[in-house]
Amino acid sequence: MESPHTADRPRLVSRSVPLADPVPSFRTLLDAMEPPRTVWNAADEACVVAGGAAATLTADGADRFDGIRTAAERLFETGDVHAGTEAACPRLFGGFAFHADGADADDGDTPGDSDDDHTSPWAGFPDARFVFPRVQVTRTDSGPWLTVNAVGPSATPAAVEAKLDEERERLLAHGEGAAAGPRPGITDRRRTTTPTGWRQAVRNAVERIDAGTLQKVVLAQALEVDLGDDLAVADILDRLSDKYPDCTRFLVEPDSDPPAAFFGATPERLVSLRGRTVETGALAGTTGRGETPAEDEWLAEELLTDDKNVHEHELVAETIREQLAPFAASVSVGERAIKRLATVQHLHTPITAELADDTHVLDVVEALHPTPAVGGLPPDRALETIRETEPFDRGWYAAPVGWIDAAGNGTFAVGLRSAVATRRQATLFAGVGIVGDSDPDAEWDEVELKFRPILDELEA
Ligand SMILES: C=C(O[C@@H]1C=C(C(=O)O)C=C[C@H]1O)C(=O)O
Repeated sequence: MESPHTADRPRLVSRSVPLADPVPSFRTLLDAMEPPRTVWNAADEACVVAGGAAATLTADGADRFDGIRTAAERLFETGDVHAGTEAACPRLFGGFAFHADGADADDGDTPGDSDDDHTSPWAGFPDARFVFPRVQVTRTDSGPWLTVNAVGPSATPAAVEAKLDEERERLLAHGEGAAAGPRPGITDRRRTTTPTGWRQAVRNAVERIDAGTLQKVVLAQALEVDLGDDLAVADILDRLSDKYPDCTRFLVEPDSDPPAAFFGATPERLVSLRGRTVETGALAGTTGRGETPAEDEWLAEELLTDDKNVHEHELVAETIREQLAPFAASVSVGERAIKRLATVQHLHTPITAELADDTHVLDVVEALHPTPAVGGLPPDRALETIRETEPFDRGWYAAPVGWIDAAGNGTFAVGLRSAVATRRQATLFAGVGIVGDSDPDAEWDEVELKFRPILDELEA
């Protein structure tokens, strides 16, 4: 039972002030934040760099979406908030495990499974975890804001305002900060899947597709690397932001020992909800980048007209439309086009919807995850194939990561082009959609391309 609260003793206090120049750089801010640190940096949203946890919400299993929604509603119920700007209003940042039975689950006799004493890189990650940051800097178009949050019986406006002054002095004292260091370098690497194992896995999936029990499945690989120097997540995310400006950079740090981080620069948005307006899209179908603009165009044209890729893509677009339909007054599917990134080109179809009723973003997340861009079709058969095939735990890879607010708005990306790391070790993930005419060797090359964004930042 929750103890009752009174109007003069709110459980949640949030205060924000504009931050004057010179504002420290993204890297300097992130380095100055206490753990657990949070980054949310979507191309069309204010960039959030935050530290500490005024509150942490966790949930488990198939009810993890509902569990977080209920806990969030309870947390936000009694807010004493002076935000000054929409972007600085209280938000919870976090994400979910890909599979319903979670990051730490024993997945049984998976062929080629690593030995039992090999600790999972996801050991510190619950099935769902959201943080209400203690200190947050939000860079909006009209300038940066500093927010301090507190929750609990000792959370008073006076204490929060004092902390706000203290944090403003502390952060501004950092100035512009030092330049980024060199990349850590890789001293050893271990692939969870051998080329032979991969060919067999793709062939098995294609057999199921030919037999008619499966339409599409996304199979992934993990790449474990040992680092030559300490991981500097702030440097990595800073460089990713220059190289992948259209992607969403994210950082999640659980309360684990040793400290761990899940981070990436993902091109895929699962959903954004503002009021009743949903923005999402289908992202599936991949080719490389050309050496010249003409070759780039040629590759893009090939992708747009390639039957295999268009089929793989259309399964995703159609499924998202169907999954939104029960909530929506209207759904509108845009034109299929090329989304060009530094290392790959994808097929992308924008999808928008107007919901029929007020709906929490986590209800939409639950309905959409996993889309056939990262799971497959039919969903149950695809998830079973993934479990039987992949010799590692997906953890939070390819799962929803994002934020929610008190009104039930939020944005979630799909945690791709990502890695989970400790100080000297990282595990990278990349997957590909398998359909009837998939060629194992071409799919292997596509996995390699999808490792690049993170691998490039780790190699010396
Ligand atoms: C699964 C990944 O990417 C997904 C799969 C794609 C594909 O199969 O073409 C393209 C984009 C993403 O939806 C990944 O990056 O790991």
